[in-house]
Amino acid sequence: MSERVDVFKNGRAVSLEAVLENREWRVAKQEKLEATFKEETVVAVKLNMPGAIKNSPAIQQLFQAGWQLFLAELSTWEIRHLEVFSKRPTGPEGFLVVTGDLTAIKKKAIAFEEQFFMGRLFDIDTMAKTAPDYQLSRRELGFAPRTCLVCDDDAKACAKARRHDLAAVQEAVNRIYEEYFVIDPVIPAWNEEMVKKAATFACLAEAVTAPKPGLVDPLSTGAHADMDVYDFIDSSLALENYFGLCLDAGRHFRGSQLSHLLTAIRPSGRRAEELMYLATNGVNTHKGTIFTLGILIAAYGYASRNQQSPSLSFVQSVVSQMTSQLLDDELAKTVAQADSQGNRALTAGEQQYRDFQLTGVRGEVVNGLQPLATVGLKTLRESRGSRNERLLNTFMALSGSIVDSTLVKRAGDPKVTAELADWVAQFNRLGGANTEAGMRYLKELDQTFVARNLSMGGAADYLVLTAFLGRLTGLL
Ligand SMILES: CC(C)(COP(=O)(O)OP(=O)(O)OC[C@H]1O[C@@H](n2cnc3c(N)ncnc32)[C@H](O[C@H]2O[C@H](COP(=O)(O)OP(=O)(O)OP(=O)(O)O)[C@@H](O)[C@H]2O)[C@@H]1O)[C@@H](O)C(=O)NCCC(=O)NCCS
Ligand SMILES: Nc1ncnc2[nH]cnc12
Repeated sequence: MSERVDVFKNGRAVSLEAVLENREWRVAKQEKLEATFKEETVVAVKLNMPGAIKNSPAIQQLFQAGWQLFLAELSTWEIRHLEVFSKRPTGPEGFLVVTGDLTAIKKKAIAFEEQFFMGRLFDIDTMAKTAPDYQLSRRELGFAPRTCLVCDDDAKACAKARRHDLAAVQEAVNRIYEEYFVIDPVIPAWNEEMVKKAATFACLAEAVTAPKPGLVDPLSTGAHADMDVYDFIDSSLALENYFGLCLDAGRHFRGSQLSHLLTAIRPSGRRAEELMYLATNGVNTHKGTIFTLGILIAAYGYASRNQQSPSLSFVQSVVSQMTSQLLDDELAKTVAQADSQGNRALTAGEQQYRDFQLTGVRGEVVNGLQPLATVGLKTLRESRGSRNERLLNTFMALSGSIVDSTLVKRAGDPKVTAELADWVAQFNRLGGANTEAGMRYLKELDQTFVARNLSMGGAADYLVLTAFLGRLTGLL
């Protein structure tokens, strides 16, 4: 049984005076915004956190997840002004000024509080000095009163009667966090624009994360003489449209056999490979990414059709069903045919299947990209520090949990995977990317990788997939 999450861990208790002073600060801020933007709607977003601890790394994560989603919900309106204070001891807060009708925005805010998985922890106030319906209540807008986190009765009644002790209410918060981020992450149903942006962000975030041993980043081109970080920028931008096509294929798929969804996206995948080569002047930057991220996006599209927010395990099962025929029906047959007819050179993945029974990237998708949940998102969520440090820790954890066909190809021997496990263990012993020693070690490893012409293209791709889901769930 894994360790229970305590959202309040590493948080600092604040006094009642501090909370009251913060309320005055908030009111002053709101009034100033209302006075500056007289014709607009001011929106104030904060969390309902029971007890004296109002902020912590986990509380910031859950605020960020909701804040991003709420911003996307408002995308039909013009946002004139935005301020976020995620580190206030009294809890993260954000303010927006939106050009739009107060009632419509208020309804959107209430719908968000009702529908977003962690929406019950959010408290969104909307105000517009000049609007006639300034004081409209939830009930007048057709919504039920807010419910208690513990028993689902009217929250105000429970609070007034002090029906539950603090430990029970904090436990309810922990449970909501765990259900959203930990047990089986929930992925909101984002629109196409956001998904495309998240995918492109993920490709770029992987490319700029540094130092990654053997790989291309802004500090080094690693063991890749034929490309640099700008090729990755060009390549990432060239793929944006493809990501949208994969999502669309998933969202509109009506067949009963999910392997047909893979068939449906394959022509777009081949075209995306061509576009990648055009963008990079013939260099393979993202062939693996095109394959795995394309499949993941199509599976997510399918799982989130009808505006449902799927769990990660459901998306993974779709990935697995889409690709179930790739090993026995495709890889085994292709290798056997190529061997008997000798009419084409085998790819690295095919050779490794023939010589070492390694299933490479195909095996990863057939198994539903398992390390995403067990290693990628887990490490990203648990890691602290800058985004670069968190992504480096995630990258190293991922590299130690897969058999990377690029690494095996470059080493010419699958035993390199055991060597890599030792390097990852040493990195962890040094405290990972959050310590100077850990960062120094990554640079030393880069030199070893360059000297031996090693590269971890598969782990880089897993980092892209993790960053993509991290973006969709609010971890990045
Ligand atoms: C099914 C295909 C992926 C074809 O694959 P292939 O038989 O070549 O399969 P693999 O070798 O198994 O893997 C291909 C790429 O997948 C990445 N990868 C490797 N291991 C894993 C893993 N365990 N988990 C996830 N991903 C993995 C890796 O891609 C990255 O590395 C590439 C850079 O490598 P590098 O050595 O620098 O470059 P090369 O050009 O190969 O060699 P050099 O000249 O430099 O030495 C880069 O692509 C990264 O993304 C593996 O390389 C698939 O391509 C396919 O079927 N394509 C046909 C069209 C299609 O259907 N497209 C997809 C539709 S959805
Ligand atoms: N940063 C990177 N360097 C080299 N190969 C990669 N494949 C995916 N990302 C990569």
